[in-house]
Amino acid sequence: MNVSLAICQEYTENPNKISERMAKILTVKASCSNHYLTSAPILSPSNGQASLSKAMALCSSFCHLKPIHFGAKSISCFSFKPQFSVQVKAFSSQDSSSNPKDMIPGRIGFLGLGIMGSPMAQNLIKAGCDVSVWNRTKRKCDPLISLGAKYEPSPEEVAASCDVTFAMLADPESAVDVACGKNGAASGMSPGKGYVDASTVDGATSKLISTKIKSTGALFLEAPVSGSKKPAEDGQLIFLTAGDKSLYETAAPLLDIMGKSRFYLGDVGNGAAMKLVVNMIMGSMMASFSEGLLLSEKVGLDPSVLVEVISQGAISAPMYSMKGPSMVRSLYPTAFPLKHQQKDLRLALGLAESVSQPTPIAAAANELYKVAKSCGLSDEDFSAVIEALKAKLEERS
Ligand SMILES: NC(=O)C1=CN([C@@H]2O[C@H](COP(=O)(O)OP(=O)(O)OC[C@H]3O[C@@H](n4cnc5c(N)ncnc54)[C@H](OP(=O)(O)O)[C@@H]3O)[C@@H](O)[C@H]2O)C=CC1
Ligand SMILES: O=CC(=O)O
Repeated sequence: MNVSLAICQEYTENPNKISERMAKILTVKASCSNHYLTSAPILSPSNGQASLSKAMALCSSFCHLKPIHFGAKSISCFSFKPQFSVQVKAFSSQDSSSNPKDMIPGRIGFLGLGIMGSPMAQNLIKAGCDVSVWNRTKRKCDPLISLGAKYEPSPEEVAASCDVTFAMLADPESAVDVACGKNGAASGMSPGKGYVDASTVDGATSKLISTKIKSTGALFLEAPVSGSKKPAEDGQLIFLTAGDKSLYETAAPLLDIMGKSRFYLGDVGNGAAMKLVVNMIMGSMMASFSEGLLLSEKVGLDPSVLVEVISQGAISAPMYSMKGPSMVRSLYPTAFPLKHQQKDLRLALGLAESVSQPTPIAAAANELYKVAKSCGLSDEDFSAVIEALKAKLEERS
């Protein structure tokens, strides 16, 4: 397979071998510092083409290289141990262009600069993309404007001035409002443009937005993400896309800047459904983890030790290791707002209802998140759901 290879590194010492724009994209993905890895033998000066096997052989000659994941199509990730790690991205020749720099669409719009939207847009800007932004609360645009983004006063004006516009909004209501409302993005759409909605919504909402966008002749892709604040900052999101395949292909280099992997799932609604199923599981896991932490404490165990025990066994999950230590200290710094987790459970239960699938565990978890919301915890991290259990205990005593 012929591939165009991108070596992610802090420094590109041979700028004539990799375009300046490409080097910026690579830098975003860099996870090594102060280490130089030559790219010269891999990338040919003319068009960056090389064979994958040649690249792998070359990479193996650098220290102790371990392929961690080798996607047949698009992403290869290698770990250089012990000092540093580097990602090697391989853009398959099946992608729309053999030259990665030509694959970046012209002007990019971004609507919705909350916990997720801000770092996602920031990564696009840092990668050298020409980005225009809009957010309901205008001051959240300021840090991005200072990084080089242009500001437009409405979603319509962003869409009108951009080739591909992304949206990352709170919920179905805001996603519809921003896409289809007065001065919404659809009013600025026309043939040749694309709208990529990364908000977590239900399939019916996504289809409604798709219909409105496509009625203008533009293309639509739903692209909710798995991964929270830190993965958004690190460009490590997982995109769950569905809709127009040609827009998926056009947007792929942008998704690769913001994420570590992408799935194309077919018709609009499938990306939304996948995201809701994942978050339904996540919400139940967190509720169950909360019960375990409190139970362990009640029977005289140290909940920190429980977190450690879990981390070493078959039920280990990054979520428990990341959130557990702060939950033990009753701290819930917001990465994924609790109100969004409850929204996702509510939407997942609706999805289950639509196909008569029993989901008693998720239904019980949803009730707990509702209690947490009524305790004023909506804007805390979703791990604050444990406080709802504490509140229930207090009620009983
Ligand atoms: N945080 C996370 O870990 C993850 C979140 N998600 C999903 O991504 C989406 C965004 O999440 P996140 O960034 O955390 O959420 P935030 O609450 O931080 O941001 C929500 C964004 O939506 C905007 N918004 C809300 N209501 C309206 C409205 N009526 N009209 C216009 N804009 C509106 C907000 O604008 P304003 O600034 O004016 O309030 C803000 O830009 C959600 O669907 C969430 O479920 C997905 C994966 C992970
Ligand atoms: O939707 C939240 C996430 O972490 O994914």
